[in-house]
Amino acid sequence: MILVLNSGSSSVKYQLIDVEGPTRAKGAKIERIGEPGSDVPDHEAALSRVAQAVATESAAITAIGHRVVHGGPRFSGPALITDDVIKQIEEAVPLAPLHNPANLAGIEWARRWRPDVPQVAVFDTAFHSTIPPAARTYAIDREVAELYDVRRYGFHGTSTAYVSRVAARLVGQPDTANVIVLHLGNGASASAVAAGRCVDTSMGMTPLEGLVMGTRSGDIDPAVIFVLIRAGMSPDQVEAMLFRRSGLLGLCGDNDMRAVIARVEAGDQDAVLAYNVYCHRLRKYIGAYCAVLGRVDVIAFTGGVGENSSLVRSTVLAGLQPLGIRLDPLRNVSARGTRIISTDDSAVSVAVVPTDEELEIALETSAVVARTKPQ
Ligand SMILES: Nc1ncnc2c1ncn2[C@@H]1O[C@H](COP(=O)(O)OP(=O)(O)O)[C@@H](O)[C@H]1O
Ligand SMILES: CC(=O)OP(=O)(O)O
Ligand SMILES: [Mg+2]
Repeated sequence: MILVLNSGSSSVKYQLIDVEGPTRAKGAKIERIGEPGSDVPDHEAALSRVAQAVATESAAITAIGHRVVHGGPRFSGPALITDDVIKQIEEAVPLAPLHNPANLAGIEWARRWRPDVPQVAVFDTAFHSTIPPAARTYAIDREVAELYDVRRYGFHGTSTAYVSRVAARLVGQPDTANVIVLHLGNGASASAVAAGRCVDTSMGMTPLEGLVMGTRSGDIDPAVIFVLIRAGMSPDQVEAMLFRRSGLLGLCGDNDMRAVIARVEAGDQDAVLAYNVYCHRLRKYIGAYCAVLGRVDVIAFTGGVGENSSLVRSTVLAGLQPLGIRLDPLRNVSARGTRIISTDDSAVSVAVVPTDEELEIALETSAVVARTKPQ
């Protein structure tokens, strides 16, 4: 049995998965870590709860798989965790300040808790390692870029790999489908996947670029940063603003899309602007990735917003009939689970695919352990 740990900035998710089935023995999400009024003060406390929850199955755990958001320049696949791997993850902390410290807390805790079992890091960046130079290169001074490994890495790769595979199967083209994956959760990203290989993604060197997110700005003119620094803000203040107090939260004071939509429905103008900026950006990336892929077979929505908000899906795809995209209004609101929500005559299928990062991490973990076992 594999224990999967997704130790995030404000939550710890865990699942105990038997990859043979695959079956799930148990799992939960421990939320609001460190928030005012929460009874989970820190990651240590959340992780002790995981240990308690899996106490009866503890002896059956053969490996622990960890979600790690930024792998830095070296990893194009999952890695058995060693001191050196931990060092690489630490070096990438400045590039994923909301995520890597929490991921490391989970790894360090698990190594103390079960030093006897192998631990595997599954990187969000890995699936994007196939993105070609034209899409991953920033048009800046090459020497500077090489010296500091400045390039597009991309994130949500574990989710995007899983969702693009399921969507390709769903439209009957498991090996050949061109897929646009829209992962819309707390973080949000769009990716273009051609026949199983990622060819472009909206997040960049850090998980700040691209779409509007719960608390992150997504794309802005980089010169805005210098204007703010010259106006008296420190680099740390600007960074904290862009990562933690921007996006939906910065525009209307709420980062939870459910709250934003409730306010939109009540006619709140700040929420309307936040919602419109979010949807406009998303629509723009869909158009861009139609152009990047040339032919699109399926657009797949996933993540908390993508899976649950029929309103966001219909707003974003409205008016895209000229691109061959026709949403079926009834299918969009009615069904649950993995499903097609476009009309039968839509040239491009539209799908909802609930993501399963934990299953993907369990499968990768078990493959790494099998590979590294002494023969
Ligand atoms: N029914 C819904 N309508 C709109 N947004 C939703 C709905 N359910 C969940 N969400 C949004 O999903 C987001 C969380 O996404 P999720 O993928 O679960 O997060 P995480 O990134 O922590 O895995 C929140 O912003 C929440 O508002
Ligand atoms: C990389 C990233 O943004 O992850 P999350 O959506 O979990 O914050
Ligand atoms: Mg997520």
